[in-house]
Amino acid sequence: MESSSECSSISDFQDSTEGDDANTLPENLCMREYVVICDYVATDNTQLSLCSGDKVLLLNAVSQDWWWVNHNGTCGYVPASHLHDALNEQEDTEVNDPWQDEEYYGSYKTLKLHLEMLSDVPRTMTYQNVILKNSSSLCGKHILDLGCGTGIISFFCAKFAQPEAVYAVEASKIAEQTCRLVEQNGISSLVHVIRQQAEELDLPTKVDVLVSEWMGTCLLFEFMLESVLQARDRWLKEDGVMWPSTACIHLVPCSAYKEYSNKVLFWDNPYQLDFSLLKPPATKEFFAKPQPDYILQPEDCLSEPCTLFHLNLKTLQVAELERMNCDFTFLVHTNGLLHGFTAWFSVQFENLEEQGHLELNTGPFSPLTHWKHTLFMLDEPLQVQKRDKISGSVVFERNSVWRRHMSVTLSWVISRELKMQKVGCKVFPIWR
Ligand SMILES: N=C(N)NCC[C@H]1O[C@@H](n2cnc3c(N)ncnc32)[C@H](O)[C@@H]1O
Repeated sequence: MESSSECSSISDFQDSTEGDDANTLPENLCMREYVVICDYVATDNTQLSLCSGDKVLLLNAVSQDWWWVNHNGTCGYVPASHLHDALNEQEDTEVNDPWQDEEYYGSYKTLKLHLEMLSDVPRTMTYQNVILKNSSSLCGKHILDLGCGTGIISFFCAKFAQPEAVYAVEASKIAEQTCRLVEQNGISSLVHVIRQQAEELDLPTKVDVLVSEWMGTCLLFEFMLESVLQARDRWLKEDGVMWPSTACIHLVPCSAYKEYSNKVLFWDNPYQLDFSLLKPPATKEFFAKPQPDYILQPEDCLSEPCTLFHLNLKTLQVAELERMNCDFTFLVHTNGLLHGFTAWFSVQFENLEEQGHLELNTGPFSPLTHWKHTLFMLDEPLQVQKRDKISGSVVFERNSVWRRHMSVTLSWVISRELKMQKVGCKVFPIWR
């Protein structure tokens, strides 16, 4: 059985460094201490397995993503995304907030991201429909709109329902504009804009409904969900409603020939010249991290998608977000090239007035949203054929230092007629 353990082209650098296995020390190296910020399990004999908190000496930053380090006398490669500069550790954690709040809220103080979100019709109309279809249930109720941005959901509540009060909470400077909008539209007796981080919120009463649009790349990036769950525990009545009520992450194996051709095959003969030695670094540069704005065409799916995680937002605990893992099995339904896997999310809103629920699905079979799709590219495409099985697992691991970031580890086995063909594994930081 041929097996190659793929770990984002580390083997591409094996022959380009003096270290030909995990114990040879290359020459002329500058020593600098780093802290391991999340566990790493080696996937081949050139790498080191390390635990969060281990200290290593950086010997050679062979690439942007893989570093050659010494840990207690043993050398090997580790992903740079798992290391943090220990020398500035004290300063960094003092100066750079692990939540990067200044940068994060700074990105929401201008209209750019709010225009993108408001221009997303499937997203915004789903929230409008939720308010519309539940308008009588909202009569006389207290509503918390967490991370309200320009206040669009609060406006829907005021326009289509008669709640007792809407608390529109927004931490970024955009809240100043939201206040003006509420004043100008004559709803300031109903909608109370509070410029505050939800974590420091003080409301006059608990609320009946907690509505929020908190979803990021791969659902979880930004981890605003932690703020939503904390606000739920502090401010939502026991029998209160969470909107969204549930959230799912979906995955499908796919072809992405155009992407692979444009980013890697391109180097075979640009202007009839052989630049093919640039294919390995191109693979590393373009595919070490996922593409968050990919648009997957339905015909590029190699099997039916699967639902990896189904989160109940009334009961989910913050601690569960640290590490989520799931096994998967796909039955390939067409011959083709497996270039990677694509992920997307869906959220469901319980309907208070009739059976069923409303759903916002950001996948390739639904109207396109501003989240688009997230493509995890393998380093090498793999030939698959109808009835092959692609089984494996995915691990979503939250970054233990940079709290808005995470990594996605995909492991796969391709089998044909019960015989294993290809095995692989790749870690994708989002984004640290
Ligand atoms: N991925 C998303 N939907 N991001 C929308 C985030 C919106 O919520 C705001 N926001 C995020 N976290 C918080 C928080 N803990 N408290 C208040 N506002 C927040 C943020 O400023 C932006 O306007």
